[in-house]
Amino acid sequence: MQDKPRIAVPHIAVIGAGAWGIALACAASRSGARVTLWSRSPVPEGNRILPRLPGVVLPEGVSVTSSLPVQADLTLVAVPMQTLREMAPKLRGTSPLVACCKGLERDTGKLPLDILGEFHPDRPLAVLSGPNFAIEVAQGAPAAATIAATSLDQARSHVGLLSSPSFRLYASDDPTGVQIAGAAKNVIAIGAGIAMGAGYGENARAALITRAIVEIGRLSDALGGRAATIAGLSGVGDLILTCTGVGSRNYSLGYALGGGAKLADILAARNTVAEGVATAPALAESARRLAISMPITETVAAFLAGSLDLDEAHRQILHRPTTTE
Ligand SMILES: NC(=O)c1ccc[n+]([C@@H]2O[C@H](COP(=O)([O-])OP(=O)(O)OC[C@H]3O[C@@H](n4cnc5c(N)ncnc54)[C@H](O)[C@@H]3O)[C@@H](O)[C@H]2O)c1
Ligand SMILES: O=P(O)(O)OC[C@H](O)CO
Repeated sequence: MQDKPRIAVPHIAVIGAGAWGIALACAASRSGARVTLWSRSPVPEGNRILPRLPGVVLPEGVSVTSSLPVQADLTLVAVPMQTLREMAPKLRGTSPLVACCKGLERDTGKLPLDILGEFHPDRPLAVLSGPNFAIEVAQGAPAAATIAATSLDQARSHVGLLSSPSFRLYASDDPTGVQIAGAAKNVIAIGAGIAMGAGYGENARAALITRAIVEIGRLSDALGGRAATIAGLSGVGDLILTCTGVGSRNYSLGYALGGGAKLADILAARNTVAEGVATAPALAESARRLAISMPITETVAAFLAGSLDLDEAHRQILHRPTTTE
C-alpha cells in the first residue's frame, strides 16, 4: 500500500503579545497552523491566559516564547507602530513578514512596510488590515480583513495559510492603499469621537466619516494606492467600525477629549495603544508635503497638539469655502 503524502503543518510566528497579537495567534491556530507567539515579557510555563486579553485562553496549538528570532513559514508582526523600528532588526530569518500594525512612524511619516523594508530588503513583505476588534477575532466571531502585497500571488498564499471560516481574508496587490487606510482611520476615529463627545450628533459623525473617505482617497491616490482599496475592508470597513464602535480605543479617546478631558490625563490612565495620537501629526505632515488637502486630519492633529480648542476646531471644519462633491 502506498503511503499517503504527508502535508506539513505550517508554522506561523506572531510577534507581539498585545491584544492584537493574541487575537492573531488564536486566528492562526484556527486555520490549522502551529503558532508561536512572541511576548516581550516572559510568560510563566503553562500560562494560557495573557494580560492583554484576560478572558481569552490560548488554544493548544499556540506556544509562547520570549526569545527571538522565531523561525517560521510566515511571521505576523503585531507590535505598536512606534516600536516597529526597534523590533524590525530583531526579526532575523527568511520567512515573509506581514505587518499587522496600523499607523505612520511619528518622526518620519513612514508606513510599516517602508520600515520593515529598510531592514529586510530581500524578504517578501505584506500588510494585514481590516475592521477587527481583537477580542472578537480572539473569540472566533466572524470577521474579515485584507492581506496586501505587491505580488497578488504572494498575498493569496498568505490568505491560504491564515484564513479560516471565522476569519475571512481577501488578497490585494495594493499594500500602499491598505496601509494608508489603516493608518488614517485611527485619526478619523479620534475626530468622530471628539464630535460625539462634544455632542455634535450623528449627522456630524456621518458627514465626518464620508468626507474622511474623500481625503484619505486623495492621499492614497497621490502615493499610488487605488480608490477601490479605500472603499474596501481596510478603508470604509475599518472607518465604520472604529468611528462607531465604542470598543475602539481611538474613538473612546476622542470621545473623552470632546467631553473636555485632557489628552495627557487620558493617556496616563491607559496602558493600551491609541495609534491615531502619534499618527495624526505624521499624516498631516505627509499631506502638507504632498500638497494634498486633508482638512479633517489637519484639524484633529492641531486639536491633539493643543493649538486649536473645540470651538476653533469646529469653525475650521465648517467655515471652509463650499465645494463640489
Ligand atoms: N487591539 C486591536 O483590536 C487591534 C486590531 C487590529 C490592529 N491592531 C493594531 O495592532 C498594533 C498593536 O496593538 P495592540 O492592540 O496589540 O496593542 P496593546 O495596546 O494591546 O498593547 C501593546 C503591546 O505592545 C507591547 N510593547 C510595547 N512596547 C513594545 C516594544 N518596544 N516592543 C515590543 N512590544 C512592545 C506591550 O507590552 C503590549 O503588549 C497596533 O498598531 C494596532 O493598531 C490592534
Ligand atoms: O481600538 P482601536 O481604535 O485601536 O481599533 C482597533 C482596530 O484597529 C479596529 O479595526
